[in-house]
Amino acid sequence: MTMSAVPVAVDHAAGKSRIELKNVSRGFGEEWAREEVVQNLTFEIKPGDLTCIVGPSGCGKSTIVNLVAGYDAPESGEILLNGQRITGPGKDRMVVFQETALMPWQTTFDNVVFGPRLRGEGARADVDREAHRLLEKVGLGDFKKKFPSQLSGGMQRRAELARALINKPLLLIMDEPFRGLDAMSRPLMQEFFLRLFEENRRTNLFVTSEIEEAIFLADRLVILSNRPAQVRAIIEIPLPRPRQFHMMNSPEVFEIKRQALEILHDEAMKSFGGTINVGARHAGGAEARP
Ligand SMILES: Nc1ncnc2c1ncn2[C@@H]1O[C@H](COP(=O)(O)OP(=O)(O)OP(=O)(O)O)[C@@H](O)[C@H]1O
Repeated sequence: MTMSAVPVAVDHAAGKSRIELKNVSRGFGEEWAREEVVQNLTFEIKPGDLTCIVGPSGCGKSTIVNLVAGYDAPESGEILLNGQRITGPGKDRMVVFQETALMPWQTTFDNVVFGPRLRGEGARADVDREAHRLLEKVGLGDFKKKFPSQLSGGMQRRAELARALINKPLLLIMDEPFRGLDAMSRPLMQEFFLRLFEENRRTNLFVTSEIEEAIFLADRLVILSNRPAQVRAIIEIPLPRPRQFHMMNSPEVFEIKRQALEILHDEAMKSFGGTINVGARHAGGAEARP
């Protein structure tokens, strides 16, 4: 899968936004059965960075996505976008989920133009032109009139990307977007998405449970604890861009993977009430490709 050489539209929003989570906490349930899910979470997403959140299953990653997207609100603490408190959803933050959110009764093209048309934004011809450009860009130029059910899993994710990008969001939020793709499609999508990101460095919050995917994509990893989610470690990824798969074979990647797996394993074991140190073994046995 190669990315088509469609010109980059001027997008002044890309790469200029900073997100700050300050002592964010969120729990659920009545007092007698209360569950703290996110607790005093503090970290920053720098402008133009791809920040990956990694954490044990069920630790609260999607809860964080909902808070940053504004679908939910913190009980205490605050989330700032370029210094402004986030108080609800907005088209400045677009989310791509693991399940397809494409409307099955609309063509790929109509799905992409849906948001701007609904809001009555821009001249219709301009919106249509941008949708055509984005669909070419994500390699779906020949699939504009197809319905979502006629697209493969990877194509659906690319259509979702186009649907998010037409809004020129300040922040693109991706919640395990490649989960469920087959073993062939997933690395292709990772590479495809990287090229898209590296073109204009739109600030990105990416959630994944795959450590190799996180290292391959990210500028920094935010590693979370077991529930309630707190920051256990922040690891900078020193790999140059554009990223290539062969970079994943370097000793420094091996060391990052070992550190991250050790922390994740420790955290995951807390829910089982024990610890066994297998982080290093996992890192050694992992495939070279994410
Ligand atoms: N609206 C809600 N009401 C009650 N409990 C909730 C709500 N949203 C999330 N939770 C609880 O918060 C916890 C964390 O869920 P969340 O989906 O954020 O974790 P996750 O890390 O994304 O999980 P996974 O790795 O399985 O995708 C779960 O125990 C879930 O039941």
